Parts: sequence; structure tokens; C-alpha cells
Amino acid sequence: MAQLEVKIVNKSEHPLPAYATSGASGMDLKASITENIVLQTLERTLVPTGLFIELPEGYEAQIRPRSGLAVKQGLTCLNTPGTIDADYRGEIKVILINLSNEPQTIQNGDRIAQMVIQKVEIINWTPVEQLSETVRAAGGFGHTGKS
Ligand SMILES: O=c1ccn([C@H]2C[C@H](O)[C@@H](COP(=O)(O)OP(=O)(O)OP(=O)(O)O)O2)c(=O)[nH]1
Ligand SMILES: [Mg+2]
Repeated sequence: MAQLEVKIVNKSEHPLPAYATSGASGMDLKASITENIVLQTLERTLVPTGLFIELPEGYEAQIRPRSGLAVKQGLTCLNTPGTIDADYRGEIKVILINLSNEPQTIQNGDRIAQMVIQKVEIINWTPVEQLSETVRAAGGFGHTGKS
């Protein structure tokens, strides 16, 4: 399979993010910090990764939570999925929040989130007076029931 080339500047002391298995969607991102971060219950913070990327136009990176961190420590990404725009040249940072009942500590090198690269469609609007009819029509938000 042809693979996309993506420029990256790595200012962290950690190796480049990598796919853990051949079928993985995401690459884990590590905290690049000089001091531990302690998050109290419901506290949030911006965790630096030391990574800067240049995505080709038509692509984005999504920053998603790791399920292990979520289930074991109640740590998740507040803005999930975080969006890294193709034209962003700043440091990739992860907005973590502690949804557990105890303080949670983040150490340098901890795998705090995962990054998925995806294609995005850029669209043009076609303004119209009416949309096509469907069975669902305007039903939503539980409209089809529970089971
Ligand atoms: O989890 C995230 C989300 C965003 N970003 C960076 C990359 C992204 O391209 C930029 C802007 O993100 P977003 O569009 O989500 O934030 P905004 O509040 O709309 O800010 P802006 O007005 O700068 O677009 O911030 C991150 O590093 N991590
Ligand atoms: Mg924005």
C-alpha cells in the first residue's frame, strides 16, 4: 500500500510516533514535559508532545483518547477528537482532563493520546430552498427508539 509522506519536526526526546501493530489506526503520542503534571478531579491541561507536523492539503490529524487511560485512570481528551489542521505548524498538544475521583499524574514519556491521519473533503455549498425527502425526515435524537 502506498504510504503518505509527512514532514515532522521532533523537539521531544522521544522517538517518532509509530504504529504499534500493522493494523493500528493510530500512533501513540507521548508527553514531552520536564516536570510531572498532576491533574485533580475535573482538572484539565494542555500537554505538549514536542511534535510539529506538515500534513499535505486534504488531510487532517485527529487526536483521540486511549481507551486504557480512560478505563484505568479516567484520563481522556476533552475535545475529542482534537483536530490538527493541515496548515497548522505549531506544536501538537493534547487537552487532557481527569474524570476520575482521584488525582492523576502524567509523567514525561507517558502515552497520553493517539493520532490518526485522515483524508478530509473540502466542499462547496449548493444553496437550495428544499432538501430531498427521506423516511427519517427530521427525526433524530432517539427518534427510532431504544432497542
Ligand atoms: O487537540 C488539539 C486540537 C488542536 N490543536 C492545534 C492544531 C489545530 O490546527 C489548532 C486549532 O485547533 P481548533 O481548530 O480545534 O481550535 P480553535 O479553537 O478553533 O482554534 P483556531 O481558531 O486557532 O482554529 O490547534 C492541537 O494541537 N491539539
Ligand atoms: Mg479552528
